[in-house]
Amino acid sequence: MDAAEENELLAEAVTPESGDVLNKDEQSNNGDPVPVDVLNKDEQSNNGDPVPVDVLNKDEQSNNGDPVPVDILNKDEQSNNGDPVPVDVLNKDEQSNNGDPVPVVESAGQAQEDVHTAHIVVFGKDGTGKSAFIVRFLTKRFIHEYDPTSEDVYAYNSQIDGRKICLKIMDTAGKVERTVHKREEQIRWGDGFILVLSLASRDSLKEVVRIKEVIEHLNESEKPVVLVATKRDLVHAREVTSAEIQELAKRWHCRTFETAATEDYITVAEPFISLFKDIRKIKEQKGLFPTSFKLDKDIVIADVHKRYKNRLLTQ
Ligand SMILES: Nc1nc2c(ncn2[C@@H]2O[C@H](COP(=O)(O)OP(=O)(O)OP(=O)(O)O)[C@@H](O)[C@H]2O)c(=O)[nH]1
Repeated sequence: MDAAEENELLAEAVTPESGDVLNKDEQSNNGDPVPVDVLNKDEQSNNGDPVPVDVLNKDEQSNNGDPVPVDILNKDEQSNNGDPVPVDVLNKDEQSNNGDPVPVVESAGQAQEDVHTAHIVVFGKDGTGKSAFIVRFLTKRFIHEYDPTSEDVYAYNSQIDGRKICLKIMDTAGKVERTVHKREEQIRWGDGFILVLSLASRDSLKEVVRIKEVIEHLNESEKPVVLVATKRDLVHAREVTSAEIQELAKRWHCRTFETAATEDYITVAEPFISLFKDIRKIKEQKGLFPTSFKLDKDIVIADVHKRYKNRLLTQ
């Protein structure tokens, strides 16, 4: 892609479009779904109406110059009084014939057909920045999170390449509850893994090696992995070199990304999308896509805004 095309893409990226979303719980009189903004039942406006959530993507470029098919734009930020406001995520690749974005179906708690569902588990030593990385992806905002995670599963609904997707993202404990049995359960649950290390911690590099060994020991190496190195911004505290990370990636035949949840959104989103595509390839080969899904007790984006209400920092 040349510089002119790149500029054009970036110009498009700052003018997100709005999109309608179908909610199956909202039915017209003739039984068809009513095209409204995605309704998130957990988010209620003051008058009790559901708060709309739009989801769109745009194109971007990855570090190696390849187009990144998805980017997630969150047009809305926090309202002046600090309350969460609707989240918009646009998919520019998905256009209806008249140019409008294609609706995304989101229906909490109900079985849903024709959705590509993928379970992504995020592993890494405590304090590497897993929660900050995940919340950055979901909300485009950085959190200063000091509370250790036990285990959370987030649901992220969007569209990629013309298909509805639901990513279920598990944030694991770096330290607490890290029993062998727990880790095995998490590995079995996952369709693919994001192994997170901190560029400012050699120990975190050793930890991802250990986790990869457990994955292999459980004969789950067929499941794709991406290696993510966080805290790129802490240049003076750096303890791991890019060459070491590349070496691991070569050994594991996986992609690697260096990022900082404090400063960058694109390099945070890339690993999720890249991993999803690897998972999709494998599942399609096995005839496992599309799938139905349930949100169960997953945390949806609106819940993330609620939970981190006072800790979501504006970029
Ligand atoms: N400078 C910098 N700090 C970060 C970055 N990502 C996370 N942090 C900080 O690192 C600390 C740990 O982040 P968490 O997201 O809680 O780490 P975690 O891996 O989820 O930790 P556990 O839940 O204990 O496993 C927090 O103080 C974050 O603010 C980053 O990219 N740059």
